[in-house]
Amino acid sequence: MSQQLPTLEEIRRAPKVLLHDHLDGGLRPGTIVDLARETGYDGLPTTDPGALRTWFREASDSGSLERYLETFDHTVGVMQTREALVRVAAECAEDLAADGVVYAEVRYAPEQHTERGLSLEEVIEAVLEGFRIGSEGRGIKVGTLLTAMRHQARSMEIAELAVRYRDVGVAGFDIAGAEAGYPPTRHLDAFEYLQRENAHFTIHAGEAFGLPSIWQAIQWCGADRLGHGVRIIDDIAVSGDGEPKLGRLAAYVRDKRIPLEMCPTSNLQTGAAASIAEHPIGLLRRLSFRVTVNTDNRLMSGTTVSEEFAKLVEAFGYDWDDLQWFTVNAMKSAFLPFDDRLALINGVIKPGFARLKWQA
Ligand SMILES: O=c1[nH]cnc2c1ncn2[C@@H]1O[C@H](CO)[C@@H](O)[C@H]1O
Ligand SMILES: [Zn+2]
Repeated sequence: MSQQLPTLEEIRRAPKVLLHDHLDGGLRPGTIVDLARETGYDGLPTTDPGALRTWFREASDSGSLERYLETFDHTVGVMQTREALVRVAAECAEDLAADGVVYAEVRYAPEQHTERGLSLEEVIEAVLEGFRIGSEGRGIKVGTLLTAMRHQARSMEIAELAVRYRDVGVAGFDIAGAEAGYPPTRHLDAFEYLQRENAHFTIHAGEAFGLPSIWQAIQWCGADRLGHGVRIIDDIAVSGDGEPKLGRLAAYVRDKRIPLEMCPTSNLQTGAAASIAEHPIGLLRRLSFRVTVNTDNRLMSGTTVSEEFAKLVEAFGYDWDDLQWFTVNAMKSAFLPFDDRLALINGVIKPGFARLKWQA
């Protein structure tokens, strides 16, 4: 086996797992333009798909989560009809499959797609239908996570829907949106309900706000996973001799194997990290936290899972074993029954990486 590091082309062929990807953050620019025309949405900054792609990336590069989130007005704006939701979900599955993703959990907030009269149930069913169409015959399985917006007050309603649809494609629940000022405990009743129902959920925490948010998400709300969680680094002191010392919360997260859904490029745009090389993922991987690698928003961040991996390879010199480790971590952390996770790890992921390692 050669010592060559994995290239982007090779990484694209590896079987990958994606746990943190927003449906309304991954539209094709051409589709946004089509849907705006078809549905009469007239707010787009440009109707040229190439220019629109650039606009999203640049507008998201603000250093602030709040401003990053403003760009979603346009994607959410064109996702207000059943046809639009089916198309966006189908294309999402196609695009992920083309990038070599074999299992994905894609999230979105149903409450944001009812402006033109769709009910929450109609929104959920349209997205499920789109994923069914887009996944068929493409070697990918896509589950959805229903997100509640943390500044709104509909989390209980959305949590109930996540439970109602859990056997037909909804894998779990999440909260997203501006983090500062909207702590996870604001939605405690929804999380307690989900725990009583033996349901799974992740919480965006430790992205634009620090340790108190992570602590609440885990110790008050009972989150199974952390969306981002980068600020857990604030509870790790690296002393003069270079030996990291974990505080109690960081130790708890590592000891309990709580998965971190890390999204490096997104974090650079929102100011949660200064560069890939300085991103906390380097230290957290070294300390064997259960780190996973994700896209967050492929459109706003101009990325794919393969490109996130390639950037990490470049910054940290990761090899095939590292990339397989991230992938197995993600599969272990999926909101999927244990035997299904095991089947994908042993039947798809390990053989896929083994082939690439031998070819390299
Ligand atoms: O990185 C993020 N942090 C917090 N909220 C986010 C992030 N990316 C997207 N959304 C929010 O989640 C909603 C549902 O998908 C999006 O509309 C956006 O407002
Ligand atoms: Zn996110």
